[in-house]
Amino acid sequence: MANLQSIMDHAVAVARKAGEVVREALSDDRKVMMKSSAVDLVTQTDQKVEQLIIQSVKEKFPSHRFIGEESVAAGEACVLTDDPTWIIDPIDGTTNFVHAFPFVAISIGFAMNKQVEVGVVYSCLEDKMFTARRGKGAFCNGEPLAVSDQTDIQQSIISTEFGANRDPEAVDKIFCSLRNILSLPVHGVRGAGTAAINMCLVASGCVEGYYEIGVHVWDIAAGSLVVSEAGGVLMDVDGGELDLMSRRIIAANNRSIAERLVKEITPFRPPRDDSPPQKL
Ligand SMILES: O=P([O-])([O-])O[C@@H]1[C@H](O)[C@H](O)[C@@H](O)[C@H](O)[C@H]1O
Ligand SMILES: [Mg+2]
Ligand SMILES: [Mg+2]
Repeated sequence: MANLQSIMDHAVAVARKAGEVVREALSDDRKVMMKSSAVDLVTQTDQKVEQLIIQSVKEKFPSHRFIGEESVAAGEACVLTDDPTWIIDPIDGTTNFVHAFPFVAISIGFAMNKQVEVGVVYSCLEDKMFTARRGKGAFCNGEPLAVSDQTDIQQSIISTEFGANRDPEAVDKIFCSLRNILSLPVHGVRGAGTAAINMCLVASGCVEGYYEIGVHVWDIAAGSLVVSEAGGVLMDVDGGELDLMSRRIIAANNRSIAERLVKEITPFRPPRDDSPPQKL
């Protein structure tokens, strides 16, 4: 049985180390490469940070498995089994990082029996360490977090992202949802440029709801536990149960805001994270 406190301690320590690497790299030349499209970016720092995290975890927990964004991009399988698994986004907000837009996170989730047990999101340019353990609350730099108690969506801030999908049909649906929500009206729509930080903003009580279609399991694994441990709710954009591999999420302060968002979102289904790779 894995000792969850030692896993949490290790995740925090390695996230901090990773944050230093990211901060240092901000002052260097950032060589940008493309992944699935011209707007899906990756840098050598993403790859270096993922290796740093995986190596350090392997030394301490040699039997654990990994799902890492850049390892999956390099061809590793993206499968969540019942085994202890670290789910890693080395830089969440790579586009922000490339432009020095100041919200960049290291996201580390730890799951057993397909359930996230530990979540660590380090917003490394703000130096905010968000942590959560299942059943033990959510914290930022050691201070307890609680979601907003707002139940009226018209008095709310909603955050979302456009993601990297530029398929015209998907873009139309994304704008349709955005138009509906903006016109409710809500107080405002925001987007930090990182799924993990958007979720931590929900957990912190300054954003009532975050939704996105197109995220990946490494974007949301850690943040989802931070939200639920801060008292929030998670669901699929159609109101069903959250499926970490489905690339769709609503994370909200409470059920009434989440269900109101469901009514306004035009859903679509990107290929699942655990779907077999397409043959060319
Ligand atoms: O690629 P990355 O910067 O790790 O992660 C992305 C960011 O979280 C972005 O805000 C969100 O819109 C995308 O869906 C994510 O994939
Ligand atoms: Mg990400
Ligand atoms: Mg990333």
